[in-house]
Amino acid sequence: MSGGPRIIAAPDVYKLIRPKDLLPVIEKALGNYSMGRDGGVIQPVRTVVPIEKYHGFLGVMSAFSGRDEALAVKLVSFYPEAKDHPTHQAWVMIFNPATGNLTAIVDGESITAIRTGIASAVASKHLANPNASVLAILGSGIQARSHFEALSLLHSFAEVRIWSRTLANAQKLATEIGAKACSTAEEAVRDADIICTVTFATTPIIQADWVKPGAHINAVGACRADWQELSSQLMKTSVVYCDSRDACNQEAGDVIQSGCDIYAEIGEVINGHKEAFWEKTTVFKSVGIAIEDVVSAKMVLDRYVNCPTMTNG
Ligand SMILES: NC(=O)C1=CN([C@@H]2O[C@H](COP(=O)(O)OP(=O)(O)OC[C@H]3O[C@@H](n4cnc5c(N)ncnc54)[C@H](O)[C@@H]3O)[C@@H](O)[C@H]2O)C=CC1
Ligand SMILES: O=C([O-])C1=[NH+]CCC1
Repeated sequence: MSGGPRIIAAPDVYKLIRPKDLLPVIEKALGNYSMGRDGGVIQPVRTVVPIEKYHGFLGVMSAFSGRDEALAVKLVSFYPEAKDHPTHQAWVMIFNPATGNLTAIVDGESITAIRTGIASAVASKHLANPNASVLAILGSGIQARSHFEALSLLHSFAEVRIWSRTLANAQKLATEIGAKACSTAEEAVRDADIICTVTFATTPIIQADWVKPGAHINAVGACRADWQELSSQLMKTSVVYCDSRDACNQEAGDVIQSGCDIYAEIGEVINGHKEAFWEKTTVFKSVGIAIEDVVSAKMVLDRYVNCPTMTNG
């Protein structure tokens, strides 16, 4: 290829990735990751630069998948207090693993939105009651939407509940997706079969005694060692799964502050090496790992180069 890397912006990412197609790809990638050397994934824990002066963070997330022949790095900034721009901004740089050439730069905001919901859907596929009928989403931002879409691939929910700090935001999302807005987190969570926490909360927003025994929780926010979304008691009384032990032991306040044990990486369940206790209360603690971005960006690029209307024939 000549002329430098292709630049693929968000609208094209949304046209090229269908969440349904990404689900088995992310599932396989999480399995490969948890196979250690045999899975062919090289992925250091991300580097996060705190920018205290502006209350923001810059993450550098890189990985290589030998099985996918895919090498990429995502640069992601997250500014929880952002008001006039998105809280997360990201780009994924794809390299040719054989030569080191930079082949494409893909919008990472869209990839982050889609792949995170899909990773939770993969976890829910293994860990939630297959007859789950009530979904509770805490938060009303980008991930709240993407989690609704991703989990709807698995279940036709009889009831979807949204809670957000600002009731009007919960009502807006609820109207958009045909859900019910709740005025307290407890009201949203009680009797729910699947719960997704997708907020920037730094102290627990869910207490253990609100959660129905056997519920499955995707705990997606709280990616700093001193942030929590779930109470320590909830973490300690649930069976805890995660995307990456190394990452969660370093970054996940829900794990670190509670001192809970991580039973398994979700990849170990996918690989059949650890049990899926779906009849017990389970937590999937997700901080987000680079291999998810690598395989998602590869899917975008592969489809882009095979799409005549995008490459002008
Ligand atoms: N595990 C993963 O792979 C990923 C995790 N995330 C995390 O997911 C969370 C949500 O991300 P987005 O939806 O993209 O952000 P967003 O900015 O679109 O939405 C954030 C939501 O959190 C709520 N919120 C903010 N502070 C809060 C507080 N103190 N208590 C309760 N709610 C609060 C906001 O009202 C909003 O509903 C963030 O923590 C983010 O860092 C984001 C991307 C990937
Ligand atoms: O995986 C990811 O991209 C992120 N996790 C938390 C903030 C961004």
